[in-house]
Order: sequence, then structure tokens, then C-alpha cells
Amino acid sequence: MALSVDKWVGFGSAMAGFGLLWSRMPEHVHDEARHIISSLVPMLMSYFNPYEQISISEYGEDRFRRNKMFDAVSTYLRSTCLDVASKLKAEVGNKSNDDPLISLDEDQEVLDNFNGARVWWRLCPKSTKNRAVTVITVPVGDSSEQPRCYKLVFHQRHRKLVLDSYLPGVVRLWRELTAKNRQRQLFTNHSRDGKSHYWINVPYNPPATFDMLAMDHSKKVEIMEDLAAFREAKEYHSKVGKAWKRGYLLHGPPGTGKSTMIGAMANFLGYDVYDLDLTSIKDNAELRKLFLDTTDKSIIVIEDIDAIEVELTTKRKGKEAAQENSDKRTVVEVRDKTNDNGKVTLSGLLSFVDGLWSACGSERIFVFTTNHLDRLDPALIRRGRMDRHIEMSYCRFEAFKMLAKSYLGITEHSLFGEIGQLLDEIDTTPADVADNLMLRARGKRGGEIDRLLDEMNGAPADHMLRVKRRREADACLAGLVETLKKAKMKSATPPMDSME
Ligand SMILES: Nc1ncnc2c1ncn2[C@@H]1O[C@H](COP(=O)(O)OP(=O)(O)OP(=O)(O)O)[C@@H](O)[C@H]1O
Ligand SMILES: [Mg+2]
Repeated sequence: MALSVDKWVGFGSAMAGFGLLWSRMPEHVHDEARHIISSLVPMLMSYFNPYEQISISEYGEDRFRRNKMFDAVSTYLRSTCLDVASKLKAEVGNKSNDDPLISLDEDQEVLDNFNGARVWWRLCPKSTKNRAVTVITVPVGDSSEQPRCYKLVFHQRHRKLVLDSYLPGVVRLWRELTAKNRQRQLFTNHSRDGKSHYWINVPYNPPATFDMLAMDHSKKVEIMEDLAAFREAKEYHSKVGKAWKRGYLLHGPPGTGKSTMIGAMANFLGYDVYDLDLTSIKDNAELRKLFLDTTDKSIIVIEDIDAIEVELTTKRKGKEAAQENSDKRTVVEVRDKTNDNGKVTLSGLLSFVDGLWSACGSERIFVFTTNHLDRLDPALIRRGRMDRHIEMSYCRFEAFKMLAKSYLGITEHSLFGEIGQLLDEIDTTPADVADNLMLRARGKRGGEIDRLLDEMNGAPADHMLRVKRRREADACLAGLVETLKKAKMKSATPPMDSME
């Protein structure tokens, strides 16, 4: 079929050439005859060549910009038509796995079916001339070298279907696949020579997922549902006239999983993360520039907002307010010395969260974290400003069971009862518990385990592995009980100065 389609298109070109020649016939040919024959040419052309063709060039008109339609077609063909092609090309992809990137080789033609219509695709190599007949072509510059291009051939009766449904479908699939396979990025603000600020980014693959986040189960499900609803709520937001953004305030003691939660959110939504360091930003104008440089589908994070807010509060309330709290005063004095004029102000920050500027950009999530909810300016935490306040709290038994499952792969153990009781009595962070569950405990008790395995030498490998895991879990949990008991004793002992 490849040949026959080419022939038809070639034949069409020949007929077009003939039409051109005919229109330049010498004067002596009778005018009327010339007119009749000229009008017959297009009819003959479409009779003999019922095929039409669309070219999609690799580069845009200016030769510098890639034509995204070309990339869309490459992705589409890679995912749908490779099975029927015999000439393929392999390259090393830019993903972290070793799977090569397979694509259609040049001059390989493939057939695709769409709603009963047959269409043919071919990747044409770079050439010095492009003689194909085109219905729609991506224009190319004056240079004699033509970039690579895809040619799509279809019967003229399918023209509407191809233009209105098939090609938009190709673009849609490309967008979906690109969004799915996209490498997430972590951005942070950086200043050049202490002057202008810009974002720098690195690939971001946070290991945390909601599955492994140790916290109250129903609270976790609620957050996941909230995020999922947000992602789908484009129409809702435009209907009620609200910017498509959401604010979360994560609060709780250090080591309770606030940063881990941000990673889990990014994984869940597939969004990029912008980690905004407010302390190094000069003024509101810089802050605005940075916000405007963020992309849609992103999480904008400001960690430890209380530390920054100290300064902002001071700006609003005057120095007396700062003197009430010695912690705060230290920060304020340093900041005041270094920044005399322009400052980032609370109102500047809030204008992006829910003020005038919040309408710039969409599908953004703001996450503020703090260890001290009580130190925040009421303007920042008033209802409606941050959509959700999420408390990350100390590790209790339910959270511990999640950690034991992720770290040790166990759901029950004879020490669980004692651990549950101890966790109810003392405030321990998930970070401390997780630290005890890491198999680093082998350092302490690994010798015993290795001796045991030596004795078992000759037993089936999977049995040995099971025993090894069990022993390691025993060691970690025993270590955790020891740590918790020590912490309990410490908290029960009155401090020295109170005994005086
Ligand atoms: N709720 C949790 N679930 C699972 N792991 C946790 C949890 N909390 C803490 N961890 C573990 O402890 C480490 C430290 O936690 P994380 O950095 O998220 O705490 P944080 O609340 O952000 O602390 P800080 O206030 O100091 O920034 C994490 O790498 C993670 O391994
Ligand atoms: Mg943190």
C-alpha cells in the first residue's frame, strides 16, 4: 500500500505540472479549448488522485523553534503504530531506567486506522527539495535544505475527520503521555550577585508517598480526597469566580512529617515543587517576579513561615511587639540592620495567596509550614486564607503501625502492645521512631543475627531470608522499646533546678 499511495500522490504532482504547462500554452491555441481543458485538469486530478497529504515539519518557520506538532506525532506513532513497522530506530532515552527509546525509522511507512478511515504516516528524511503536493504544509524558510517531516496521507473524503478529530486526538494523546512521563522538578530561588532572583531546578523524585506517611488514617484520606478534588476543579473555580489555587498550612513539632507530606503531595498530584526561600528576597517586587515565573501545576512551599513572619509582624506592629519575645527580637535586629529599605511584607505575600495577584496563574497549591502555630500573624491563619490547617502530630500507635509496615514489613509483633502503651505516655516524633526502625540497628545486634545465620547454613535461601528479616525486626523493636523507656524515665525525672 505504501507504494500505491506514493504513486497516487506522485501522479497528482504530474497532473498539477501538466495543468501548469497547459495554462502557459501559446496564444495560437484556441481560447475556448484552453479554457475547457484547464477546467478539466482539477477534476481529472481529483479523479486520479483522491489522496491528500499533510506535511508536518520538524522545525517551525524560523528554523530555531521545534514544531511541537512534530513531537506530538512522534509520541503518538511510538505509542500506537510501532507494531506494524519493520524499520525502527533505538536511542538511549533520558529516563532513569535502561529502556531504549524506540521510534519509527526514516522512510518507514505505517498505516493507522481511525473511525474506519485509513491514514498513512511516513517520516521523510532531510532533503534539499520538497516536491510533494501539500494541502497544508508547515512553511519552511529560504534555505535549500528541508528539515525532516512527517507526511500524512489520507483519502479526500476523510479530510474533515482527519482535521477535526484525528489530528486533535494525536495532540491530546501527546499531552497526556507527556504529562504522565514528565520528570518532576524541584525549584529554589537563587540570586545572581545578590541582585536579581531566579529559579534554579533539579530533577525531583521524592521517595515519600501517602502510603508510607504515618498519621491518622482518616485525616490522610481526607487530604488525598481534597487534593484529588482540587485537581479536577478547574470548571468549579471559574464558575464561582475564584482563582484555581489552594492553601495548606502544615503545623506541628519538628520531625512530624511536614516536609515528607509535601513530597507525598507532589507525588500524588505529579506537580513540580517551588521551594521559596523568603529570607533572601529583597522586596515585594522580587517576590512578585518569582511568583510570576512559577508554572501551573505546581506546589509553592514556604517552610518555617513563623521565622519569616516575625519580621513581617514587626513591620506592622512596630518594635514593641518584637520585644515581647526575645527569640523574635534576635531575628528582627539582624534583618533590620541588613535591610533598610524595601522588604518583603506580609501583605505582599498575601496578595499572591489570595489577593489581586493570586489570579495570575492557575492550578497552584501554596504550602506553608511552621513549628509554632501560635507565633503566626492572625492575618495569615484566618479562615479562608489558608484553605486547610493540617496538624502533624506526635507518633501514636496507629502511626507507629504504618511505620513498622513500611520499614520492617510487619503488621504484628509481640512487642507491639508495650510499644503502643509507651507511645501513649510520651511524645515521640515519627522521625525518632523511624530512626529506630531503620535496619541500621544491625550495627548493634547484627553480630547475633549473623551467628544465627551461620548456624543455619544449608537451610533453603528463602527460609534464611525470612528468619533474617524476623531477627532484624526483633532487634529494631527491642531497640525502640529501650529508647522509649529511657525517654519516659527522663521525662519523669524533675529537672535539677526545680529540685533546688
Ligand atoms: N509522619 C511521618 N511519616 C513517615 N515518616 C516520617 C513522618 N514524620 C517524619 N518522618 C521521617 O522523619 C524524617 C524527618 O521528617 P520531616 O522532615 O518530614 O519532618 P518535618 O516535620 O518537616 O520537620 P521540621 O519541622 O524540622 O522541618 C523524614 O525523612 C521521614 O523519614
Ligand atoms: Mg521540614
